[in-house]
Amino acid sequence: MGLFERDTEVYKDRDALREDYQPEKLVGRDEEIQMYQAALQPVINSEQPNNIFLYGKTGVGKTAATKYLLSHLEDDAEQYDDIDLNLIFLNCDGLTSSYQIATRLVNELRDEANQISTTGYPRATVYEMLWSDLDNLGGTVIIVLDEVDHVKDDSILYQLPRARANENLTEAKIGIIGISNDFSFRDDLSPKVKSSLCEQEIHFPAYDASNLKQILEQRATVAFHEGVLSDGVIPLCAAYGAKDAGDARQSIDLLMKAGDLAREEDTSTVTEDQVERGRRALERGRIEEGISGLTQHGHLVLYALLTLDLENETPVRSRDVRPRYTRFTRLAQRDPLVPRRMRDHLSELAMLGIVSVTERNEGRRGGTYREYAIDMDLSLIISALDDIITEVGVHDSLSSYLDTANEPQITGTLADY
Ligand SMILES: Nc1ncnc2c1ncn2[C@@H]1O[C@H](COP(=O)(O)OP(=O)(O)OP(=O)(O)O)[C@@H](O)[C@H]1O
Repeated sequence: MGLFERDTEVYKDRDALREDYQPEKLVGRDEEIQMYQAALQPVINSEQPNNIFLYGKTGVGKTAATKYLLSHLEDDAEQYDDIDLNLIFLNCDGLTSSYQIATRLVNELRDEANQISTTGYPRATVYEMLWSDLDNLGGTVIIVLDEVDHVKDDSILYQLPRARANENLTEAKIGIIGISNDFSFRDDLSPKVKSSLCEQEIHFPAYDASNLKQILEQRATVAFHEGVLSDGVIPLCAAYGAKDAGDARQSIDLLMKAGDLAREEDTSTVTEDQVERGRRALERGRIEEGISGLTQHGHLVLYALLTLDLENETPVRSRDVRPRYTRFTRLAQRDPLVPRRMRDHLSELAMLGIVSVTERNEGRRGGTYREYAIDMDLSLIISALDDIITEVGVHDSLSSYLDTANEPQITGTLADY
């Protein structure tokens, strides 16, 4: 027998749980899809398309709805001889300037032999190339700018939607679809950009548990063999998804993790216990990723707060974290940051969901202050801080915690993950 043997006990089609899978229908998004479809209707009428702006938190179906509707639009447009529809899909992650967006668009519109360099041209020249390439293509051009909030200067976001009004384009009719999960981006747009880019705004709200349940049921039918999922599995994945952020991606990932555990453990059904353990494993991955992305001072601040937490000193003010942070910094042979910068690290940890923040009032004389506490499984944080703990040394509070954690019932938990 070979080392690998095909196993199809649990999954019928595991790929249906992957990020790149495009579901045939989107469930629980009727209202948004209806608005979105109406906003795209001018394309089929061979009119100038609307500029559309979609916003909502991560994993709420903005990209999936866009791909779904544009693929229908493309198919349906084929029936009409007077529509020549071209779609350009650009993810702006990694493209931070208007210049980069413009050169990328020019290259999307050109064949291999005529690509331009991504540096070295004056911006106006690249815009000229863009207008002329768009006009050469002609017809209706829909440009999707996904994660548009990565673009830090708004020149292109003003120029593109207004290109025809400004007489830069005479042939092509273009429509921009901007997609963002950053609410402040939309609020911070200058009024002139907002009025052209956000002609039609569509908000995608977070999913609730019943939406997520529908989404997971639809996906599970494609991905798993019938009867493999225990009754509580989908409701549990949906409940966790709704509690976390109403994010469909997270719920689908959790269902896949539970399925993978069933496969690894060679069980014929996926159980709620596998969902629970899968959740911990995913959370661990997220925390490790979050912590490993921090600077060394971020690690030192977290280590200081962790030890205060182990001594039951939390919630604690930043000025009371400082002495320990300073000591740890010296032990790591660094200079401590000024108090404000140290506080910025605490805020960053709060943004990552590792630390909780409580605003407090100073009493009658006014003034508010913040208190911080660890808001995560300690064993996960300890393992993610491994390097800095080795460098600074094991604090007393941590060594007693580790001793206690070695008791059988906790060892079991640690060993599982
Ligand atoms: N209504 C839905 N029905 C079926 N699947 C959905 C639905 N909404 C989202 N999904 C699935 O959830 C995952 C995340 O959705 P999507 O990528 O569209 O989110 P998004 O809002 O664009 O998030 P981000 O802002 O992070 O890009 C995808 O796998 C998508 O297929």
